[in-house]
Amino acid sequence: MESDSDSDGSHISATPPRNSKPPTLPPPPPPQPLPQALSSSHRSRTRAQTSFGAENPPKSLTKSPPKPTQDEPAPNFSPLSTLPFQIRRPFIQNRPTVPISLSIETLPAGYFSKSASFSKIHRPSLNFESTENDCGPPKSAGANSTDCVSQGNKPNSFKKHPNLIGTNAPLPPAKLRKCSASEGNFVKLNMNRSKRKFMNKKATRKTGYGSSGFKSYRRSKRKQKAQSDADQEDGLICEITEKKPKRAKGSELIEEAVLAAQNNASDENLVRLLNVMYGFDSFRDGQLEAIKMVLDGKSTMLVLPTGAGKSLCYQIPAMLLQGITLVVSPLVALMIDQLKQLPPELQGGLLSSSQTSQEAAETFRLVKEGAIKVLFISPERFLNAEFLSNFSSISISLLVVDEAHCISEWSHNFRPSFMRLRAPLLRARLNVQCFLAMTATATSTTLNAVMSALEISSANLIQKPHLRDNLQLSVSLSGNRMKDLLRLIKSSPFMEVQSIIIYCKFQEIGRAGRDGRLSYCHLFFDDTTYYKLRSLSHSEGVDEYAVSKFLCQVFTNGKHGKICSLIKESASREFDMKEEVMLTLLTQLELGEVQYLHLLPELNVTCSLNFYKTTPVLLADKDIVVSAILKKSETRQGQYVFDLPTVSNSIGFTTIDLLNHIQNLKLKGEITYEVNNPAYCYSIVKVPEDFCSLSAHLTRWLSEVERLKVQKLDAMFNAAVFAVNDCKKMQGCSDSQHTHCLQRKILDYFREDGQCDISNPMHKSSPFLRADIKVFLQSNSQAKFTPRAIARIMHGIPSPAYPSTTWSKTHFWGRYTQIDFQVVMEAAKAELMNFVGKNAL
Ligand SMILES: Nc1ncnc2c1ncn2[C@@H]1O[C@H](COP(=O)(O)OP(=O)(O)OP(=O)(O)O)[C@@H](O)[C@H]1O
Repeated sequence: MESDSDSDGSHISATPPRNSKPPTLPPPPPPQPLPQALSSSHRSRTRAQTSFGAENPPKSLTKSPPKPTQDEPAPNFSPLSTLPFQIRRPFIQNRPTVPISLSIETLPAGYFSKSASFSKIHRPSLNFESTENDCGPPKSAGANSTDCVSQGNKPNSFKKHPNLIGTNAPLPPAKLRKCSASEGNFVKLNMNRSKRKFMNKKATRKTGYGSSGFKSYRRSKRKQKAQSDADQEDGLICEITEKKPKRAKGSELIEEAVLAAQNNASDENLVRLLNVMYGFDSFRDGQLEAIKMVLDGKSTMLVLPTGAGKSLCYQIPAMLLQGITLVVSPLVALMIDQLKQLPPELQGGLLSSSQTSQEAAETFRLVKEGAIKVLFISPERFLNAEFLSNFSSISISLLVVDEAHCISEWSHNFRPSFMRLRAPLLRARLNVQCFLAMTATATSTTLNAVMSALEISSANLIQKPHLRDNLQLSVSLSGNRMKDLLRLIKSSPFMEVQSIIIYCKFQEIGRAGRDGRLSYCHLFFDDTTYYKLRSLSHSEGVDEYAVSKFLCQVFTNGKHGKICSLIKESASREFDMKEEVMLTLLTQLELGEVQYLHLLPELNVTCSLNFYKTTPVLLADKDIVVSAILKKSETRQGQYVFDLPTVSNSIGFTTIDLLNHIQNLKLKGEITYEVNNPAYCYSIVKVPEDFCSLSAHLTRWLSEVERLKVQKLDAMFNAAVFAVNDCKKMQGCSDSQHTHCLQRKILDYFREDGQCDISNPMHKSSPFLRADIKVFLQSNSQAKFTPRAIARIMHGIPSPAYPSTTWSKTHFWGRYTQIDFQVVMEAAKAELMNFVGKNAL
């Protein structure tokens, strides 16, 4: 067996063999849920959502798992592992055919997860032959034609959507536009083409907003017409026709509705605007309240469930307010998704790291011209001094923080760069006066943290129930997930539904039923998956030892004002810390109670340079930068290799100025160069006086974050166990259907903020643990370990310094996933002390 034949001699184990299974477990998958969509063949418009766990059958943590019956028919599918992510059956009922891969562009809006992984999925080109089937059942089956706007449309019947990324993305015909559920599904991730798109958008610009905005719009229309006539004479009619804005039928109505709402943001005027712009008759719960609050200039916290229509709460104010609306989003995929969902009347743009500097400059130009009303940006932008200075002359009416829970370290999805979103900072740097924070899920601690960061008064909290009543929740223990899944999708109600999304790990019933229709969500759970997820919850934890080492490095040779850098990859290995954790620590050092440093944009800091025209020495005589490079670099294979911050510091340049200078030398043909080694850059503001207490403080903080993560998982596991084992099946619960009790448990969790009594099903000890750790240490005496590193190996968690490629070969890899991580750490600590003590003798 592979695990036993490794070279570390660790086959000598105190642990009895684990059943008949090989002892090694594959390393856990990276924490990136891969959405998979199965679309079935029924005419019903309901949706279903399932989640299932690891392939291994559960052990005995939960009571009486259902055993698969012997005579269960073997599934007549080819092995699922060989299937594409999306499997589509035709709409002919009960007649499966060979699965064909489904173009993402044809999926309904609800299919798009806010996961970056979607952006990586290869999207085959639109297959118009099969589009009709993709779009759902014929109208007679109860489907409204607007449910599937692309149905029956030939490619040349599409017009371009002004807010799409890329120029080739089609938009359904205007008369069907109001069905926004589908119109947002056409995404091109060709960022390089955005320039052309924006140039088109400039030509199609309609709103400067404010009443004068509309006058200038009409003036510009007249100009455009005149220009168009002139160009026609010049024989340019084809090109102009292509770029000419196509005013939607109702645009006059929209203009009137905007003006009316600008003059008086009454309920009636806002509903009218909603109706003419989106085609909806009424606002959903919470929307009108939020819109009015924002229009009133009040910073607002909006908590609405997924799919409840939060986007509209900034889109309508963006239409009505004079200045620009900035929307901060955590993922580029999410920004693109939101950009394409803007109504055509609302001009949008985005700034992302994947754009070239020319593209970003072009976007800024449009922003300055007022041609962009909504700009999507990532939180990392706020590190960029150039970005901030670009906004000095721009009036920002509203700053929206989407997925605002990312601001709080106590949330399920904390992002260090979101910590930068603090009202005082944003007011000082961007003169933002009004904030709208939006999230679907947040415990009260998270909400408090977000509201305090953005200085949102508790009176301005709009919060609607987290759970939607169109989701029917069921849960069952899974013995064999593939078999169980096949059995489930062949049973009622799943066999009748139109589409199924399968999530393999968590975070995802919110994706279902975003259109308000009944959706079924089923959770397959088993203790093996639970153990794996629980182990993974510890993957970002750190010890005080590592934190103090990290702090020493951060402040080594640091002098006030000097630019310093930490190369991400090597530092991550050295301190055995994930890059995100290092960034969290650095951000905390900047934004915590005392400001120790000032973070700068990330940079590739190692520069390798070749001289071409003039000899280096001659050039150095004329050029202070070259002179500094010669002093600070080492030559490797004829190249001058140096650290950018080091050279910057020596001549008092910023790294950006230095890079610009080098780039100019390149343009003159003097040099070629390349940069690598992405690094966190910062300048030191203050060196800490007491490293020990600072590292203890930071470690306590990170440990609490880790503890809450684990607690959340336990709470959800307990809810599932309760439903399966203890639910008295009253108030609507029956068989595996547990909507009522699961909803109650989930709400309890959010209300009580995870402080409710959560039992921990992990084992607290094992008679073999200490002995196994001892053997492991003896057989790996050449390596250095911390208690956490050992516990991670015993839990099968890879880390930067102990990657799975090397350490999963050990016999002990993932062997103790069922024992509480802290217990394993304690045992490791004791054994390490023994080991070190003996070796010291
Ligand atoms: N008042 C309304 N009436 C009918 N449909 C609406 C209304 N407001 C929004 N919608 C529709 O609801 C759907 C979900 O809206 P949206 O994407 O804004 O939800 P969300 O709350 O931002 O969800 P998430 O948290 O997942 O981002 C969209 O198709 C949108 O057009």
